[in-house]
Amino acid sequence: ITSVALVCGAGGATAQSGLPDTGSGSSNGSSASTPSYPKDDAGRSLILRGFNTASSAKSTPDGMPVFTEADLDREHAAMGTGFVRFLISWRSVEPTPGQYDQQYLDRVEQRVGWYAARGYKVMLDMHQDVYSGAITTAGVSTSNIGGIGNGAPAWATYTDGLPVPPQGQWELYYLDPGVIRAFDNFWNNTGNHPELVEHYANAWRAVAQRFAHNDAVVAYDLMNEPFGGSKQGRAFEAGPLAAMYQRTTAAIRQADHKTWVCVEPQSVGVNQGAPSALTKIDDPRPGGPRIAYCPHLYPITMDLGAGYTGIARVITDASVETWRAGVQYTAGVLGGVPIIIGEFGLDTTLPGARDYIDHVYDTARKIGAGVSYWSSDPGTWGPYLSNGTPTVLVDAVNKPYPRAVAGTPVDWSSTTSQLQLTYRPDRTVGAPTEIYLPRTGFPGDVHVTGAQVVNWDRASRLLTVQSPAGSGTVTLTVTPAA
Ligand SMILES: CN(C)c1ccc(C(=O)NC[C@H]2N[C@H](CO)[C@@H](O)[C@@H]2O)cc1
Repeated sequence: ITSVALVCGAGGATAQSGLPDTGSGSSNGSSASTPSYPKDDAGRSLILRGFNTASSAKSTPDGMPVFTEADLDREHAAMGTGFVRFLISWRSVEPTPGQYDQQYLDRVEQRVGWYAARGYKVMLDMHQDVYSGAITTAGVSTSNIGGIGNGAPAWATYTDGLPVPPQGQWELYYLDPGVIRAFDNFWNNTGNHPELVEHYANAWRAVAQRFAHNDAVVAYDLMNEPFGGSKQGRAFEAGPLAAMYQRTTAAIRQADHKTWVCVEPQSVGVNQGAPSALTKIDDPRPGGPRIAYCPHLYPITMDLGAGYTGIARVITDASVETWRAGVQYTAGVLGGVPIIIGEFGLDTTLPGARDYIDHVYDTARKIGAGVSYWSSDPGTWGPYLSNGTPTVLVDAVNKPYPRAVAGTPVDWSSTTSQLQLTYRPDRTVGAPTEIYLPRTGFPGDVHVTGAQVVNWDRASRLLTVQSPAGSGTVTLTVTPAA
């Protein structure tokens, strides 16, 4: 290991900012030219890279994903992830009104422990799709699982007897009258169920009471892909959605002042690049807000299976650029908050899939966003097929990246065998900056300029470095030792 400390004085070399102006002025310390980041308990800026784990949790009786500790070891060894968007469900948290299932939360806490033992950070995602697993084409079941959707418990599912005709594609169930009514009752668009959002907020408070002091849990994603029923766009996002977020944030803060509260826009249109009308959510926590913006990215061209080549690639790139601008705008509206891309994904066998994946991760890097890929489930969308064969995703994800920075990242970039990071050190942070380096590009010792090496753990692939004394920005570069 060799390291040469290059001290940048106050007027030291100005780091080129590879990040576009987010236009996000903010109340929480991020400047217009650099994004803000979630922090770990040591105060380090977190650059989150991981998977959604897992879709299988939507329908299991115990609410757990079909995912073992050995699966996590395989993921960690192969890709160096350090983050998970872990799916939980309202039907599991509150199976009967006002009764919270502590055995379910025990199971969640056990899985969180798997991740914590490997240095991961966890976002808990209160997942729903098409509202509830109690919705069937024959009416509302007493069972919380096995129906069309997932998420809400049967007791909170009111279709008011409206029809739910069979659909050839699951997405089209959102347009069925019974499904729209179930959402309209949840949001109290009907005026008949003001109690449901109250229950939802209190269910989140029960989760927060369990994880308020768990250092691995850094974020709560309040609702997956919200759908407004008969209210769409601004009428929904600036109305009942923002109101639920505000109510739920207040309930969480009664139990937990630490964890970031993540808010998503409506999925319809915004997943594909349309602007969101979400309005600012106030966070009463002492010490300043900890709100994050957690959009999903699914360009229509990719969903239509066009692949990422030719004109489809050109259209997709335009969609991603429009999506990026809209995401940075809304993050600014929310107060210059951190961005975590809660989902993006595709069929990895499509032509150009690897290039698309690289493009999304590069876009996330430029805007300082965390990423959780959809999803870790076996199959052509995920990192492994059902028989364990790796897809192109494994190599695409397994890249050098800074995981935790003792200051504010200004710019970073990496290739297979080099990582460069420019950041403004925060001298109040006692923990070192942590960088993941895959074996492929770094088979042996490393050479570091711009910082002092604290440790290079070739088993965990983690390099920790201390920034040199002095003020201003620091640029460090890591390459394999000659
Ligand atoms: C009509 N509506 C409201 C709709 C349609 C399609 C999606 C979707 O594909 N979402 C992308 C992925 N996200 C979920 C899990 O959160 C996955 O099942 C989808 O593939 C969402 C909403």
